[in-house]
Amino acid sequence: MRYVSTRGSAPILGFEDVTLAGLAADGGLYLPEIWPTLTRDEIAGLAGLSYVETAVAIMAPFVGDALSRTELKLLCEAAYGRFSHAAVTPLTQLDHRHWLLELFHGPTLAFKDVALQLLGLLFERFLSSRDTHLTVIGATSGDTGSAAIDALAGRAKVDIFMLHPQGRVSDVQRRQMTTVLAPNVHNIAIDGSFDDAQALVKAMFADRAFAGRFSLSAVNSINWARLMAQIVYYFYAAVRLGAPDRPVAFSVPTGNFGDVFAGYVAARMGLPVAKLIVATNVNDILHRALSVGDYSVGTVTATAAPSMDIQVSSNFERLLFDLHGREGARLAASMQGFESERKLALTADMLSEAGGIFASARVDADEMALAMRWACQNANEVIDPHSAIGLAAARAAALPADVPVVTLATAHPAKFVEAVERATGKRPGLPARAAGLFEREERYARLPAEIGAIEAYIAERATPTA
Ligand SMILES: Cc1ncc(COP(=O)(O)O)c(C=O)c1O
Ligand SMILES: N[C@@H](CCOP(=O)(O)O)C(=O)O
Repeated sequence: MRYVSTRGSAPILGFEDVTLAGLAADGGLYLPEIWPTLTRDEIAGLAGLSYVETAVAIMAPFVGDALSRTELKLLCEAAYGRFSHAAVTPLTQLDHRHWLLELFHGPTLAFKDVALQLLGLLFERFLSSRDTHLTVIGATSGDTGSAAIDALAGRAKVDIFMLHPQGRVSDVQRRQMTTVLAPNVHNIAIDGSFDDAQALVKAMFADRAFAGRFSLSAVNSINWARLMAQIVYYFYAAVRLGAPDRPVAFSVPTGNFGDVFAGYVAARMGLPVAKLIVATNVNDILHRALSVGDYSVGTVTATAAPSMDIQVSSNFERLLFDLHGREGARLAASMQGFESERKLALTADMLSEAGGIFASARVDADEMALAMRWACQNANEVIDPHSAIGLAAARAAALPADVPVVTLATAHPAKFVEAVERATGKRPGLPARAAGLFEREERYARLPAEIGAIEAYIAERATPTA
């Protein structure tokens, strides 16, 4: 499989290089040159497979000859062996048509573990035959950071520098990052928002001298391998609910547009997806973009679903690439306009093409709390604020009555205990795998959201390229 940049002028890479590169050299994001497809029979054949077997079947075409099927299976067994549920991503029924896809059974209690446990192993495998030391830089609103740190702590040939917005992540999220004291883990709290952190990461990639000096790589969903691993659970859930004979809709709490883009790829691969519902909180740029074509950046509002307090959604560029006819030069011009104007208008044609698969909804604080209470009272399920945003959008969606609707439950409720207690009166406890979190020592640096300060901090601690 060959990978092309959304902006059309970076080198075309294979899977191994694309995994290690993270962001493309032209500032774009890598995508497969063509979407691999599965026939109806191949999709039907996924029924009854374990999660690991499904993962191998779905990811093999993307991995190509970078790994043998046996190697890929071994890595998946190691990655998903750390999950606390035998099904890895189990489905829970809420009522006659609503389901939750529980994605929080990994080590750090959020869906990010599904991809990052595998990505950590892929880095290790690909670096084992190279004389390269990787400097991973990342931005987090809480969950990517903890999952990436868990996946990379103590690994040889990798340092990780993770930027989070000071005071804007939950206590559990912060401690999951800052109490990991492995020497290759470096946490930085910046004075700014997640968008500022993400912009700093992209600026460091764009600083070619810095990027070359330290072999930069990414663990955010700008890294293609992240999304690849997330495609798997759409297939896994849908075949359990009757695909390919019965289409399934998914409601996805969305921030950086990575998780829902993985669902889009599943649909492009042939999975019968009735609709992908893009559920945002009041930071609603994606809802505005998909409903009226207004992709314009507003100010970030802090909410009880902080992991989605995002305005500039990295992966929306991947959808825009398809909506621009996969013409990199055309998209590069649009993205340049977006970067200077902070806005981009989707044409009527683009809106109608996107509307074929996507619906969207903006869910405010009251609607979110109501969805948490509904899940509690009607299905005895305590859900987190992000999953509640997905569920509120799912319950409001206009869909044929016979279509099952799966809400992606993206985090364990104990990660956001105050918000859950406020809405439901219940105080979920941390599962055993997170025991002792509040007794451990924390370590992190606090820096201004300025590229000079961040680069200087990293340069003092990272290993330069030989
Ligand atoms: C718990 C949780 N739910 C939903 C999201 C949104 O996912 P995405 O950024 O892939 O849209 C995130 C992070 O972004 C998250 O941490
Ligand atoms: N919610 C995310 C934001 C970063 O998203 P990513 O999927 O691009 O890594 C987080 O928890 O950090």
